[in-house]
Amino acid sequence: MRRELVEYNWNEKHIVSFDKDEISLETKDLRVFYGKKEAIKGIDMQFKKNKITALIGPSGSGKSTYLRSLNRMNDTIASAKVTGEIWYEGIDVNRPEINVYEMRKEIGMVFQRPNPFAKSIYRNITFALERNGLKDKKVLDEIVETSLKQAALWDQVKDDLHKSALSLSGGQKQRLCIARAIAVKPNILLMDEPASALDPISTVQVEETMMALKEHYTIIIVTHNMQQAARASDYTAFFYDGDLIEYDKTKTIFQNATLPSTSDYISGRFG
Ligand SMILES: Nc1ncnc2c1ncn2[C@@H]1O[C@H](COP(=O)(O)OP(=O)(O)OP(=O)(O)O)[C@@H](O)[C@H]1O
Repeated sequence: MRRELVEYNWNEKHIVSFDKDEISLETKDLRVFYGKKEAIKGIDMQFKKNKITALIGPSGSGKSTYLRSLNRMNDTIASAKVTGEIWYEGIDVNRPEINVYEMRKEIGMVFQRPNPFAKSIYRNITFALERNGLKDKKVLDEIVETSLKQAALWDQVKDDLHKSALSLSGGQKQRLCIARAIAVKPNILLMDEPASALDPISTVQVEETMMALKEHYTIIIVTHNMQQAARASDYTAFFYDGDLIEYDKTKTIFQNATLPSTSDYISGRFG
């Protein structure tokens, strides 16, 4: 049996903040309850524009729950209740009056397992746009090309756009899902372990895609992979037991964390 030899002071926090005009998204006192269980315990956190922020922490610390609440994905879970504020472009998008469908065009999500539609590569990208009434073939063609280029997939599929998306490799499917998410021109991309189902080469390709995308988007990613957080993100946030413990530049977190719990977690001493 492993004994807990070290006791951390979990009340001690170290959390960066940014100037108002640098912030793309901010939560205030965000709490998520599953029935009576409080899974997220009042998180105040700001995300910097055009940066990649990685959420790390032990299994069950609430990373996915927090990420999913940022574009109201927890609304679909009957037992989940989310309180607090989520500020985006001067609007609290956690208010009941918010049109969640429209909000998700601004704050998009890429899931852990690549989940393209059983349609052609082209229609995976145009499907939502056509549903919104966009019919002009020339405009659709342009969006398909731009989105696939931004997702670093264009060169591999440009001659096969009408082939089934299901025939792509795992890494290509995930980049198609990224292209599909950016086709509606969001400002923020939420990614829940987008590379965990991929082989090492595809993982690096998805990371490179993310790094290129931050020129246009703010990216928030949940990852279990410490090397991935260290390689691909600008800021890293350490979660523990539903709380944000330490949040700083990735370099600082990995080389010179303020709190012993953060550096011990990163070096694999617990969790
Ligand atoms: N749909 C749900 N219903 C009830 N409890 C849930 C649900 N989803 C998550 N939880 C609980 O909320 C807590 C946080 O879970 P969450 O999945 O957000 O953590 P995580 O840090 O993302 O974990 P992992 O790294 O294993 O994915 C856990 O105790 C989990 O059991």
